[in-house]
Amino acid sequence: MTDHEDLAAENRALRARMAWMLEQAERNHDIMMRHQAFDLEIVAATNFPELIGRIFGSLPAISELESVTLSLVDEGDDIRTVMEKLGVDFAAFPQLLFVPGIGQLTLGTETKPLLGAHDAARDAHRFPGAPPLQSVAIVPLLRNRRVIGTLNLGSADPARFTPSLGTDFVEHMASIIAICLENVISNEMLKYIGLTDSLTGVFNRRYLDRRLLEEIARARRQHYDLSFLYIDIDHFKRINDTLGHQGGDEVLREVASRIKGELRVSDALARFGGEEFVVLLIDAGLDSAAFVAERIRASLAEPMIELPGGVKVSITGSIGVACLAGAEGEGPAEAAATELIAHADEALYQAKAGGRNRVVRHAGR
Ligand SMILES: Nc1nc2c(ncn2[C@@H]2O[C@H](COP(=O)(O)OP(=O)(O)OP(=O)(O)O)[C@@H](O)[C@H]2O)c(=O)[nH]1
Repeated sequence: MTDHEDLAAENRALRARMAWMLEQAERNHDIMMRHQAFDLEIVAATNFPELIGRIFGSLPAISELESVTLSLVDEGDDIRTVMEKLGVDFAAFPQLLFVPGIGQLTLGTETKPLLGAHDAARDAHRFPGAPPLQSVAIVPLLRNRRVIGTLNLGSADPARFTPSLGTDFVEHMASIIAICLENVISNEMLKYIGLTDSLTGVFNRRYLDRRLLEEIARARRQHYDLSFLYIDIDHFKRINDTLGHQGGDEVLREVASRIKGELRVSDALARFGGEEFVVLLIDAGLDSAAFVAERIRASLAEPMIELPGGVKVSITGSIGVACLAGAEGEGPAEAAATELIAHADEALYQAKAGGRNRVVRHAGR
């Protein structure tokens, strides 16, 4: 081979190498851009389901992974309970897993990612329903050096995650996810606190007023009935006078729980203040609402309530029932809401006047 031919071969090899490097650089750039877009997408999520939906919706595709799941530490089931109360449908996110404590993450106190071959005994529970996986990365989600969960990445490629691989990239990804998670979870918790009654744990008036407007709009669109129960404990002042305010508070908690026991999950129970509770019954006409009200009345009146310290007390409640028939669809929802509440209040007044411990239906317009 002549010098000239040597040079030409070397040149070709160099060009091929350059082309390959360029291709790699472009690919890396592309991956970086996709991840940057992902970061922006999740940072902009304003609530829990939106964030979770974006993580599971985008991450497997942009990272080219067969499975992405999250394990979240949820001591005392607080996160789950609050999210469920706020209407989050966990069935939509089978990749979201809750564990009762850090111990169940099987990372021990380790705060570094674990990369390597998929180990069915160790990893199966982290990747429910995933296709066969060959390698995994279990990346701790850290907030203020506290492990709040793990980001679990599963690949069908055995070379994708190996113990010798650098972890900067996955750690960066996990840190952004952890910040976003903590942020939306505390926002949702605040939202929950603002919408619930701290004494009884049921919704408060602010929630019910808002929900009522939404439900009226929906009931009008879909032509179904909405009913409203106004419940007031009889002679509650006497209960407070004999048992003290704390005893009265216990009774209120028990009342909330008994009313709740008679309702469907779609119904909304709120404490309107003092010893007044209201219930919004979805898709229930006057007859079914009066039937539910009668069940609530009976449940309040029946067995005695045993308070801490062994004191027993019996109570009764009066209930006013009003209905907004589905076809009634004129005017602003606010006016319809005010009228519905006023009708239930009038019926409650009649129940009190008629001797208490009874259900009275509002006669209609
Ligand atoms: N323990 C406790 N008592 C409360 C709370 N909010 C209001 N109350 C009391 O509830 C009582 C309400 O009394 P009233 O509105 O006069 O009515 P009542 O004694 O229930 O009599 P009727 O409704 O006419 O049967 C008052 O004694 C209030 O102090 C609370 O959060 N905790």
